[in-house]
Amino acid sequence: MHATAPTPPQHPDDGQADSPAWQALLRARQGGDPAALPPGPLTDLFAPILAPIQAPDGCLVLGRLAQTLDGRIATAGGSSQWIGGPGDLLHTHRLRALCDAVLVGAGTVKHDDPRLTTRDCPGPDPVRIILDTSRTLGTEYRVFAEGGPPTLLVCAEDAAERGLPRDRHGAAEVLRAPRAAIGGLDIATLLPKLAARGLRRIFVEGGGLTVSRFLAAGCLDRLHVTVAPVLLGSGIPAFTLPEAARIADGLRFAWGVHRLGEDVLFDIALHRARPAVCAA
Ligand SMILES: Nc1c(N[C@@H]2O[C@H](COP(=O)(O)O)[C@@H](O)[C@H]2O)[nH]c(=O)[nH]c1=O
Repeated sequence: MHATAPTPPQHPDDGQADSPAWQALLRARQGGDPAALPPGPLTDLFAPILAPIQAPDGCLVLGRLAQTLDGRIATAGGSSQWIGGPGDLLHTHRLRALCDAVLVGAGTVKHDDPRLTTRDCPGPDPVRIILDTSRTLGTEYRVFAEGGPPTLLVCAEDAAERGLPRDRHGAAEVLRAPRAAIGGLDIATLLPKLAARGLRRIFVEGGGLTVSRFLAAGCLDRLHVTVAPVLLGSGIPAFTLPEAARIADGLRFAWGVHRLGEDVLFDIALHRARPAVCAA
């Protein structure tokens, strides 16, 4: 007789959108003591996001991507729904519920016209932040419509107004930040502005360029990368950084591994590390 190997858990919360462990996390988010969370896989995964904020800019920033086994987040044409399975989507909605703000780049709005609200689990909607350096987006996207959660469009100080009001973009408020030398906005300058508005836990949901810019700026505390059992062979890459000459130039880190149904989630403690190839 062979001893039966224990089955690895398929999901930190059995794929249930609601549970006592999830409710305890929501209470901790509302000001409860994160140290009093019940022990368990859901707490292991999410408690670090609710931990006291260490960075002097006042923010805790979590980057996130769902990618194929070959590191693609979308087809070349931008189709990305869905790379991950239902457990991965539930995870995204949980991160929205636990963070003060969800942040995406203009490319994600153009390709997906997302809502960025919390719908797959109980919990509040985050404030939505759209980074659109040159203010190229029109106001027709769903995030800029009346009636949704508060939304900020962040653009460069010198971005042209193109006939729109200087401080409103549809229903969104316009916030301005300096440009970064490497392209995009100066994220290190933006974060204290967000903290000053009470937006301290920032969920950078995508896309690849936006998450990469936060990484290059040394502005990510954690990174959640879902890898789905899919090969695309081409398409939009997850991460884009300056070229590394040697393996030793890559960024190494500690990670925890969680199953999300068929997908695997890597929970990476980056602690604001900056890849050597991005050294200032
Ligand atoms: N492709 C992909 C995700 N993509 C994210 O989901 C957004 C759509 O949000 P909404 O319109 O609010 O449902 C999209 O713009 C992008 O930020 N999320 C995931 O959990 N898994 C996935 O495979």
